[in-house]
Amino acid sequence: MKPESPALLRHYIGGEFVASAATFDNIAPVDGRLLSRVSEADRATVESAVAAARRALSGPWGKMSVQQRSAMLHKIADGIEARFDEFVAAEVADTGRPVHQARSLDIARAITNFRTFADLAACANSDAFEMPTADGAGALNYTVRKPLGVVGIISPWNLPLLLLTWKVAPALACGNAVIAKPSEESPTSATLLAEVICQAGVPAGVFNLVHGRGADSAGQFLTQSAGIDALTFTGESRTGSTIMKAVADGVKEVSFELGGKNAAVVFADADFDAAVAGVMRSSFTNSGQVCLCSERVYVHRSIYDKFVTAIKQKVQALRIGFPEEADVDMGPLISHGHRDKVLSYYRLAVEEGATVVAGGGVPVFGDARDEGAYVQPTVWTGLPDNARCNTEEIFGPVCHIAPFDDEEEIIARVNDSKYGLACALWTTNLSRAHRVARRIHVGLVWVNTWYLRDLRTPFGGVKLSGLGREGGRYSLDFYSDVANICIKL
Ligand SMILES: NC(=O)C1=CN([C@@H]2O[C@H](COP(=O)(O)OP(=O)(O)OC[C@H]3O[C@@H](n4cnc5c(N)ncnc54)[C@H](O)[C@@H]3O)[C@@H](O)[C@H]2O)C=CC1
Ligand SMILES: O=C(O)/C=C/C=C(\O)C(=O)O
Repeated sequence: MKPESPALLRHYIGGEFVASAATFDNIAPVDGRLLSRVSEADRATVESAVAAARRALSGPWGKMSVQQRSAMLHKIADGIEARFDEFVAAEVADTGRPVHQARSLDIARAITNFRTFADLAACANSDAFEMPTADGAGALNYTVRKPLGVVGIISPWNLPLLLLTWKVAPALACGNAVIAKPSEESPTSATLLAEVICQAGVPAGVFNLVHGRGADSAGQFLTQSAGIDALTFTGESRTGSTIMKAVADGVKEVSFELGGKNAAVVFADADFDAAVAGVMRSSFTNSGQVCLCSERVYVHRSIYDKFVTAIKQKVQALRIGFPEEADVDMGPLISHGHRDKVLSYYRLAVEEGATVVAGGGVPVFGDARDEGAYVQPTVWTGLPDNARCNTEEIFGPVCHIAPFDDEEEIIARVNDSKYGLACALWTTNLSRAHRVARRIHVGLVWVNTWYLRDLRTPFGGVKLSGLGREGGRYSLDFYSDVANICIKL
């Protein structure tokens, strides 16, 4: 029997699905099979999307009230809900993650992103400032929010729909028109989103989707377009720096969520079992492919040996498998290319003198998964803090565990990083939690938990981990131009 041709994923521009002559392959990380061919946008295609977005701003979209836009965002959320299983299947096929994770985290959060920003935008207030004047009559200042205009959105593959909608939802809520460029590694859920947005009745050109790679492809063309007003990006720090240079001449607004080399710190007074469970989550969730994951774990010397033993046992018990297995803990990495990078660190760690406590290689299954991009979850000890494996973002299921002796020492060691995204502290001492949390130089500190998200809170990093904050009103601020109106009374 002739095999069915793989699907062709198309761009969505000006309300139409359009294909390009050039395509690239979308490969399943579970077993290396071809999932689809994906249209690759050239510069002209990207410019046509930018032009469609510009036109949309002066069409019906530009005249809608925030309440009408908010209702439209809820319709998009309804549309994702109605096709929930298709979205789950798309995310699972592109990334190989466990189905239970795609259901409870990725797709559920995409829906929440739309509903949250629909409600926040509809309830947003403006500021007013009364001021005295020499004549005694005074003046009144008040602020108004306007859309930024045309916003370029470039998103990564690690939480594809979650991170794309984290930007699309507030951008639309604030009245902008967008061009979204999802990662070439995970194009499918974004294409489904375009279908849902089309069916929800969002006017043509308000949401545009272009597929392609980064350098010398759709990503770079989007950043170089004179027609965009702002660019928001999640991905690697080096890419953020390249994008910043690309938009510098036009002095475009940017918002960057970049990499991390995050620490987890377990104090002697921590609830031991909760800390072990928490570090297992923070180091191995999504095969370590979350910018918030802890790759550096510091444990107080008095409980260090016991902690390493407990983590070793838990890591060796992790179930690596097919996404559909109900009890699977970990899927593959996103691609063979990314696996090569992670495995290069597995080798480097040994060269740098690490003790491999668990993992360190590639699992052998004896089935189709051997063609996939799996690695073993891995734990190291014995490296100095300045080893490359302790300073560079690996983005895999791996952590290094080191002992520490006192509070001042550990604050200094955690802060000694070119990154500054997130940190998890494990302690039952409330004073210590407050004292240490505010001295860690990162954008996000969790105490006795990890990756607990309230979407109203500011999200982002310092140093190489990013620029600006998104979340709640911080997103509304980024995706709006705030103008002040001063009236002399
Ligand atoms: N959230 C995070 O912190 C993430 C970090 N990474 C890290 O980055 C490494 C490389 O993974 P990639 O997928 O290549 O990340 P990346 O940062 O290069 O890609 C993310 C997005 O940026 C686009 N892009 C890449 N180069 C571009 C350019 N010059 N101009 C405009 N857009 C561009 C890509 O097409 C993709 O949509 C990973 O090994 C991982 O360590 C990857 C994904 C997310
Ligand atoms: O917003 C979230 O819940 C998750 C954010 C994760 C990233 O930004 C990342 O992994 O890049």
